[in-house]
Amino acid sequence: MLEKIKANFTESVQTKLSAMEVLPEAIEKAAMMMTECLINGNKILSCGNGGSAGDAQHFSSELLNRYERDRPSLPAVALSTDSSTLTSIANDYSYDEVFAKQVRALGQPGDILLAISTSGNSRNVINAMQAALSRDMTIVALTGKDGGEMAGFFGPNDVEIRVPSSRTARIQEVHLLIIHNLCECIDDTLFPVSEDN
Ligand SMILES: O=C(CO)[C@@H](O)[C@H](O)[C@H](O)[C@H](O)COP(=O)(O)O
Ligand SMILES: [Zn+2]
Repeated sequence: MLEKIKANFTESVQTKLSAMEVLPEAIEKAAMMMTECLINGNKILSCGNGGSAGDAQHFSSELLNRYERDRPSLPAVALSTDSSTLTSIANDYSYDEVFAKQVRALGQPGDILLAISTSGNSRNVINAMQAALSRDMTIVALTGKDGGEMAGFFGPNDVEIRVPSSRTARIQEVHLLIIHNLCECIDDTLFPVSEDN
């Protein structure tokens, strides 16, 4: 068991090092998009399933409350949190619609959808992306593996950040690092620390 645990640490570190080679430009572009969205008075919706639902909520809480330093609240909504809405949409329509219906209700032109799926194949996330496009929103997607069905979906204004790994757990570990990078870049641009501090 100890060997397995150590191998998982090694694999996680190596996945992060591989990601560092290929992802910084896409992360920077996504951070700039998000910063501009927030400056314009727009908001960021986020969604995903399982661990990625947790990541969507992790991101929105760091915008709504704080990341590392005190600053004004920023507008973000995780679409995986309202159990009454989620269960009623799944019950009355389909689980595939749980995020898309919320995007159609809440999304405004200029808003961003943060779509998170390690496989790129979650139907409800893909449907949320379609709904976002119908609302003139842009998309930042965190994916992995071969990008799945989501890979064929992006327009020139969207950003896919695809982690170079085929293991869901390792991909999720890098997704969290990406989310923290996005938060830090947004904060540094919107609320730069004065040199006097
Ligand atoms: O957290 C994990 C595995 O680490 C699982 O809960 C995982 O998120 C779920 O199986 C998801 O349904 C996978 O969805 P996706 O990443 O392929 O979109
Ligand atoms: Zn965090």
